[in-house]
Amino acid sequence: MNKEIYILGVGHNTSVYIDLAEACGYEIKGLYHYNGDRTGDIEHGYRVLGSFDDLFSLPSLVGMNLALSQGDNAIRSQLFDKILQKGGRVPSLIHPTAQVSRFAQLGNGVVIHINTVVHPDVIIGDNSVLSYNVSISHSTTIGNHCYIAFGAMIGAYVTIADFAFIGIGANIISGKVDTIGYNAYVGAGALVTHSVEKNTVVAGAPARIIRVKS
Ligand SMILES: CC(=O)SCCNC(=O)CCNC(=O)[C@H](O)C(C)(C)COP(=O)(O)OP(=O)(O)OC[C@H]1O[C@@H](n2cnc3c(N)ncnc32)[C@H](O)[C@@H]1OP(=O)(O)O
Repeated sequence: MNKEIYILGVGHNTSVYIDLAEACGYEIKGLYHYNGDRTGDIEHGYRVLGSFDDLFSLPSLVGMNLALSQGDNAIRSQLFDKILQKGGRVPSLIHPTAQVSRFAQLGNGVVIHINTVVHPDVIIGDNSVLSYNVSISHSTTIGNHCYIAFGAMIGAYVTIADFAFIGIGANIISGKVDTIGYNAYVGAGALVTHSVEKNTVVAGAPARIIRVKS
């Protein structure tokens, strides 16, 4: 199996992905930045090879592993699709300290950081990120292109729809919450006791609607 990888995104999160890729046994061949400003720079020991345009101008990405270190869910989804269209691969990166049940089902390009726990019968869609110290209880489903920030705790039998964002330390209660809707946004520290509609931002304990995205 090819264990060489390139990391997309040069910024505050890059070192986290360097750590993660190294911990997963990958040899990092270089970085790409969203524009050409950083080309040639050395970031945490790795060279910035060019811009995203440079990368996507290559005739093909066949045989290349690429990791997405930055961007919100929408940007990560666009990059993910472009990589696949050009024949590249976004491998799942699961930190060795994460505890992922053998009964969990993971899509492509799933990222699971340090000390996160994924219980049995959890389903995680493509290109979703679970930050560190996240807990996902059994039988919960997480869609595609979601982001679960560090310290969040998601109860059992919850469905988190595509593009949802769960903030730092949010707590989603089993038995009270069925669904976190498409592109919904749960604020840091929220205690979520009801399902959240699509495109809706909630925060607080108990969580209340702050606004609906246009
Ligand atoms: C590796 C990483 O760092 S991953 C990064 C993860 N990031 C996060 O978890 C951040 C999540 N984002 C938040 O919690 C944000 O504060 C949001 C989305 C809930 C709200 O952001 P905004 O829409 O910009 O709202 P804004 O900051 O203007 O606040 C609006 C009101 O809600 C309150 N509020 C904002 N966030 C929260 C929160 N998390 N919990 C409770 N109340 C909140 C504010 O105090 C303010 O109240 P006021 O009108 O009485 O003063």
